[in-house]
Amino acid sequence: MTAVIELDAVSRVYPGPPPVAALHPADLTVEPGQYVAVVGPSGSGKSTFLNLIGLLDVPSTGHYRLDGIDVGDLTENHRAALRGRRIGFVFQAFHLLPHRTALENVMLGMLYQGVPRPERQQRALNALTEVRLDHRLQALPSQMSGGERQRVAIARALVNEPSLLLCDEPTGNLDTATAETVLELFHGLHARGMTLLMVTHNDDVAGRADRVVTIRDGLLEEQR
Ligand SMILES: Nc1ncnc2c1ncn2[C@@H]1O[C@H](COP(=O)(O)OP(=O)(O)OP(=O)(O)O)[C@@H](O)[C@H]1O
Repeated sequence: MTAVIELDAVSRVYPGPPPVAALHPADLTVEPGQYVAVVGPSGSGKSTFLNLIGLLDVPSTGHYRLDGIDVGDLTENHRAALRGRRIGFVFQAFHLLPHRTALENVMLGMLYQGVPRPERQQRALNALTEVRLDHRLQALPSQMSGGERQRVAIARALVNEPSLLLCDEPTGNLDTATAETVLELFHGLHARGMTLLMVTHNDDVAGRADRVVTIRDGLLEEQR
């Protein structure tokens, strides 16, 4: 089976001056269906790592293969297209458009994929059903709770059926009870085979994952 993520001595040095070695050469393989948490203190390199994995940045050295595709060989446009098709992003701050309904926000997740509108609507509806928000299709973000907003953002991330769901502190803006419902949702996605990589400060959140990887001073290490 082809790994979803394969890092082979991938590093990132910001040129500066002075140069900053934000990620030392790192190896990591994530197989389809795995749930991986990435933890580390502030400034340790988590965003650098997430930007590389999310194809928002390119390694300074080494090779990154996503679904077997060496992203170093791609032009920026091809990288963006690959990102749109294969990676779903979930952020701490939801990033929903305020004047669009839940359904429209999720449909916008497919805007650049060339999907005809009726199919976009059906797929958005399916994704919102998966996050149990099919009764809130016409709600605006301002009319929804934090947990509901994050579930819309998760539906938007799922709508292109990505190979990888990349989450950056997805429960950071939620109270404990609401965070729990969102974590249960991730658990359900994992149970149906989704590959998840989640950056978190929260040990309790990391404890839900199959594997925990730490980053300290740019050094990536597997914990379990
Ligand atoms: N564009 C840049 N140019 C130079 N140095 C940078 C740049 N971006 C980040 N850094 C440095 O690289 C190191 C890693 O930063 P990064 O943002 O990846 O950490 P982080 O773990 O995500 O931190 P936080 O949890 O606070 O968001 C830090 O020393 C930071 O100052």
